[in-house]
Amino acid sequence: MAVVPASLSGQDVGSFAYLTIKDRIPQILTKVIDTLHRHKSEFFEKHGEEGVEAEKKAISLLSKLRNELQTDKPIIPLVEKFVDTDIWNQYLEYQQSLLNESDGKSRWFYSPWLFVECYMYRRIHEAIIQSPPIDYFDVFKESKEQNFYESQESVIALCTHLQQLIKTIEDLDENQLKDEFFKLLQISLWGNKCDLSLSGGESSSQKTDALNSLEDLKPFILLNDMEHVWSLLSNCKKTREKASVTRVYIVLDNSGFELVTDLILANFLLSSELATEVHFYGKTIPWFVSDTTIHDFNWLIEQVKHGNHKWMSKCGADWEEYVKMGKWVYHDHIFWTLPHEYSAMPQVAPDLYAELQKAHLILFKGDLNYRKLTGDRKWEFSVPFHQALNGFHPAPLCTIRTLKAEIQVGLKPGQGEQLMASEPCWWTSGKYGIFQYDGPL
Ligand SMILES: O=P(O)(O)OC[C@H]1O[C@](O)(CO)[C@@H](O)[C@@H]1O
Ligand SMILES: [Mn+2]
Repeated sequence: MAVVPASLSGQDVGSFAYLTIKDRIPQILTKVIDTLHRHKSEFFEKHGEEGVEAEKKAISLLSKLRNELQTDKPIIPLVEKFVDTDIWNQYLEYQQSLLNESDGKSRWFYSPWLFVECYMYRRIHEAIIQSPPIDYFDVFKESKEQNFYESQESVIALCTHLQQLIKTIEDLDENQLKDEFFKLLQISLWGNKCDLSLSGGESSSQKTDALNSLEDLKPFILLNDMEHVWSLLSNCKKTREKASVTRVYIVLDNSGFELVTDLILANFLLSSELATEVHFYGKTIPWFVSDTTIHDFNWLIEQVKHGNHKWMSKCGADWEEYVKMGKWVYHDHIFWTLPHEYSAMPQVAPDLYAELQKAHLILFKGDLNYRKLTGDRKWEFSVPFHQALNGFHPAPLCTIRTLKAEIQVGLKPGQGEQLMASEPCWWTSGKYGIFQYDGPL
């Protein structure tokens, strides 16, 4: 088994992991409790007294969770029956088995950050499913929808750009097509800045026209493997037999504006024939505040279809058609909301790993995916990405990520150290981004 460095954790006082566990996660929990308070009358209208009792129960469970976290209590097993309860509790036992006697129990400021942060979101879900009849409620729905509503101008600009592009796409030569592809990849990258867990749930919608800021943002792309992605897909297109397929998988991140940028990119992949199918992987339960669930995916396409702008509604209608025709396929799998590093997927979710092996290219959006790809460990900056993947190679893959955690590999010698010296928050502010590819060159 390959030697891997220690995990990021709250043991490192002052680290981004520590500050997230100490400050941001309690803030997110408080916002969830406030959201439940604000829906009290809705719960009463829908469910009567039972709904109010349920709201009270969920709030008390969440307040208990917040107290456990703030007083660094031991991590306790899940108790409510759900499809992944046993897998979670096995994982808790595994984490406990890594500790020796003197370490005591797994706890918030001691265990791996990736584990405790995922556990926190899974405990929020447990509190809700323990509180029927409001056990259907998505505590993050409002903020995901608000992010979409506040980004309307940018959404209209992107839909207009795409529809104009599609009109002329047949006349573009290779280089022009590549340039357009690179523009939409960058739009999808910077769409990842709009994530609510970094902002602690505060609004982070896209207010400016993303297209016009690409040139200014280029210096903030630290690692750029877009050429590898282009050559892989353009070769697939050139060598593809008449009836065969090119499957691009997108492991989604945030709903709202970021999801629009991903669907615009997916639309272009079909229109340019760089892909013949796009498969999307979202989250089965509400996750990391803004991550996409199937409800968010369907809701957003519906909203775009009924948008009050002709090119926006044209996009929405096309997207609905792609889903109906099976050219776009949305998949749910419980693995994406487990705490495991992706290198464990072949053992934990062999069915999913086998599915990913069918892809010609997998795009992983966002920071949490990058942390799970690299195991959220303290790798040296210049360690090759292939090594940090620690055996996770289902298919050629590329991460599209803005940096929001103290982990980055594959940098040039001295590049990380230089950024550290000039801008200490370079790897946590979301200001810098990467396209990092692993696969045949
Ligand atoms: O939505 P993204 O890009 O995965 O970002 C989520 C990231 O935001 C944070 O919540 C910020 O602390 C990280 O814990 C997490 O990796
Ligand atoms: Mn996210």
